[in-house]
Amino acid sequence: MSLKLTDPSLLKTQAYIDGHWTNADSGQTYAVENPANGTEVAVVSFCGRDETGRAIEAAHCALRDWQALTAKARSAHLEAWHDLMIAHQDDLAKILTAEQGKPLAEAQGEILYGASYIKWFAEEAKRIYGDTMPSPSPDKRFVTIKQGVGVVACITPWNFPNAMLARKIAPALAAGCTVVCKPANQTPLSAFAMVELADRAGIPAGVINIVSGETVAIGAVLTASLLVRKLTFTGSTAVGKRLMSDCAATMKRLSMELGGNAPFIVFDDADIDAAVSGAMVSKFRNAGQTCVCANRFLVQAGVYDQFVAALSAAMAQLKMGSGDDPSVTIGPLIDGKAADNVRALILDATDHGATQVNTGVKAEFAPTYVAPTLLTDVTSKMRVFREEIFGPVAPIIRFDTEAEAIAMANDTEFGLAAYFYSRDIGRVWRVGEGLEFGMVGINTGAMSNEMAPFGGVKESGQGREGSKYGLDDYLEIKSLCMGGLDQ
Ligand SMILES: NC(=O)C1=CN([C@@H]2O[C@H](COP(=O)(O)OP(=O)(O)OC[C@H]3O[C@@H](n4cnc5c(N)ncnc54)[C@H](O)[C@@H]3O)[C@@H](O)[C@H]2O)C=CC1
Ligand SMILES: O=C(O)[C@H](O)CS(=O)(=O)O
Repeated sequence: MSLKLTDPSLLKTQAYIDGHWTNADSGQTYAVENPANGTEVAVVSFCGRDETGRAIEAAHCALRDWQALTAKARSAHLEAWHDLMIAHQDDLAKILTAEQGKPLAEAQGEILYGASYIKWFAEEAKRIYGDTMPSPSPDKRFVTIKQGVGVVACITPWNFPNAMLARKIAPALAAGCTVVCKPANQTPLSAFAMVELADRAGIPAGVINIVSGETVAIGAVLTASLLVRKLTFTGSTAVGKRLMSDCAATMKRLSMELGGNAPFIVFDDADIDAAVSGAMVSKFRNAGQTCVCANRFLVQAGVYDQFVAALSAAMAQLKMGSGDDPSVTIGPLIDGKAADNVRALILDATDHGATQVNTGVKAEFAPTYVAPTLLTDVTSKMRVFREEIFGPVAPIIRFDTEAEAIAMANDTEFGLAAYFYSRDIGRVWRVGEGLEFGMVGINTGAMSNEMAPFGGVKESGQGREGSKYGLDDYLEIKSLCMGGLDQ
């Protein structure tokens, strides 16, 4: 089934290097499939080392002129790009759902979320301030200026192919950097469409470049290049560690948004209805394929049965199916391998004593679908307690005391997002300060937005995206010392 777009020219399938859409040197291509039904959405150029090298050269050549623009001029380019993203949001959402699978309403939300980062950094571009400072010697004066780090490599995942790329390109360009992007091979079309709109917004050739195809080879060229001064990566912790290691030889600046294992704690004093609503948003957004999804539900004994019953009833309302059906609220996982991984996690839990309370709807479009599943009697010995599920599975663990809940929540190498529900102000502060995570949702299951810093601690990564801190990762502070004032 071909995509019905208002503007079919947004469906780009090639690399974009130095302002030109181009096939792979080898002529090789690969197919992008719709995870809802396995049909082919498009055939895309399969690029490798040589194309990546040219993209880096193009970004390097474009850097001086882009840096020389005033902040106001760079801001205007980002504003124009934002406006085109908004004008074409329906087509962008259709492309996203076709290649990633999420329900259309979620895809539309992602397009607006991605555009909000472009808008935010169009504004922040004009607020990159330096300092003047008291001089320790009468013949000298000191000031600082901030300048873009240079050419930035941006590698993004398949689960939010629009928003994750916008969250990297926007601050990079605002800071005066140029970029070479590599989207996930499962979802390149959303990225290509965004870059087409950037081209239409008048962002000069070479400022944004994008290649997809031979993943490891492309990564190797990006990490080894001396011209690439920074790598920003969103994806799994395993790949993040490898990229971090590969970047060490050229001492690159790094931003890492990696995996998570979010606890969702429900205390006896919680508003249970609110907790269930928050649980549904946090757990089942994108069919559970987000790095900030609730991964472990820790429920205090006094409300355990009430919460399980209410969550089970809410899950039964989910309608599973193809994302382009407006009545559908939960779509497929990205591919059959991902679905098999989730099914294996469920089996491990039940093999070790967990009870599968809610088998959800029987999906008729196997192999990429996993029915929303509730597991009770879960313990820390099971894989679902320790591993990022990345699917619509809600493991419930009972606890007795606040101290036990905090200890269990922190018992993970990850530290991205955490959530808890309580109406006791003293507990809110104790638990908020005691959780070892970069972001904590209190009485809410949704906290991601462009104005708050997004990022993790421990093995969930380093750096922050969005917010007033989001530009820091793309800037170098230069100290200027003016001497000879006594002559
Ligand atoms: N912290 C955050 O904001 C986010 C974290 N994630 C994490 O990402 C994972 C799921 O996304 P995936 O795309 O499957 O992750 P992944 O780590 O397999 O892939 C992410 C990106 O890295 C690329 N990649 C993989 N190996 C590479 C290599 N050797 N060199 C260069 N590029 C390479 C992939 O092609 C893709 O573009 C989950 O663990 C999830 O938690 C995903 C989204 C957001
Ligand atoms: O890729 C992800 O999982 C996103 O970072 C989650 S969010 O920013 O959409 O909350």
